[in-house]
Amino acid sequence: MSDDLDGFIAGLPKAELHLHIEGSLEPELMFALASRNGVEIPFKSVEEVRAAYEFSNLQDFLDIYYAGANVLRTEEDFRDLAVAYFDRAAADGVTHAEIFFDPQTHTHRGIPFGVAANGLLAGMAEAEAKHGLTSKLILCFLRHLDEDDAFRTLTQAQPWIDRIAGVGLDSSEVGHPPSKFQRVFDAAGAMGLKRVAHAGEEGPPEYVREALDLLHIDRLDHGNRSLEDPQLVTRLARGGMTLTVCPLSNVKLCNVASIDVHPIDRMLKLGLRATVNSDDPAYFGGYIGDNYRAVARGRGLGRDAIVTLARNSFLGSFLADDAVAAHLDRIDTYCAEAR
Ligand SMILES: Nc1ncnc2[nH]cnc12
Ligand SMILES: [Zn+2]
Repeated sequence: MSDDLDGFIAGLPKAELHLHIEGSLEPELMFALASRNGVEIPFKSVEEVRAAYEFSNLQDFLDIYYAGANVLRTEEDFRDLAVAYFDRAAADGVTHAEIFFDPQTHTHRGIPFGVAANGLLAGMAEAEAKHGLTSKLILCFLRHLDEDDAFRTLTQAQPWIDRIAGVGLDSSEVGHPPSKFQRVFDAAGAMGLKRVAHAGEEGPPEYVREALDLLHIDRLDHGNRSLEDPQLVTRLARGGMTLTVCPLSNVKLCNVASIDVHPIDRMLKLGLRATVNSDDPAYFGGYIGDNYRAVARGRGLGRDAIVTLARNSFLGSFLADDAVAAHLDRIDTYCAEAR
């Protein structure tokens, strides 16, 4: 029995669908890996790193995020990174996660694709054995790089393709519309991969339309600026498109003025299948539980809305139908016992 919403949120089974594993690199692990690998970092202390995490837009953040990833060198580093994330996620009631990684961030520094992929897959297997937490891996293309580079990355991924659930599109949005990646997304689709894309985080509603019409996305990452276009909202709602919304990220990157005015409840009222996720928890001040608690408090959400968000996370996952049903049953059981 739990009357307090924080406790209810912590125990509620949930999926995380928008998590950049490189964005879960906590300063403590950054220092440990820097020392293990003999890599210099431009900070003297963990406190100094955290103090640098003040961003006025996406690019401010990305510059620091790509620099931080430089300490990741070996399979063991990627495994440790993943295990640390899954331990935090499991403590937050996450029972399934679909995580992004940015292979080009590593291959461009001479770290082979397989070092990142093998390390992350090892961490994923460990999380399942340790916590019963299942996961899938999504390869993101960096949209500030060109189409050829994305194609090269898809080629490098071939030996691991049966262990990769889908492709995504991230990094600097404005000026790099989805249309730039239409052909590589077509190729990924032909390989049977799922397709997701960041769109409408900073970019206009038109980018969301392109992601739908040209990239044929199965899920929309962020999507906030869709709200500026009522016809687009209707289309997304009628099509049952899942939006992976990241409330603390939106505030930290100044896309939403404060958590008190976050549109998560408006999205639900408009019939959008919105979910709550952490994006880059080490940089944005919170993991998935913190995001749920922030919107619960900031927007006055009650248990019903919280449960809808958790149900949406499984409905929007790439799990098979029977696995989705099993997760939803677990939510029902949890709610009945918490009443
Ligand atoms: N919020 C975000 N938007 C775009 N690219 C990202 N890479 C990591 N986090 C991101
Ligand atoms: Zn993201």
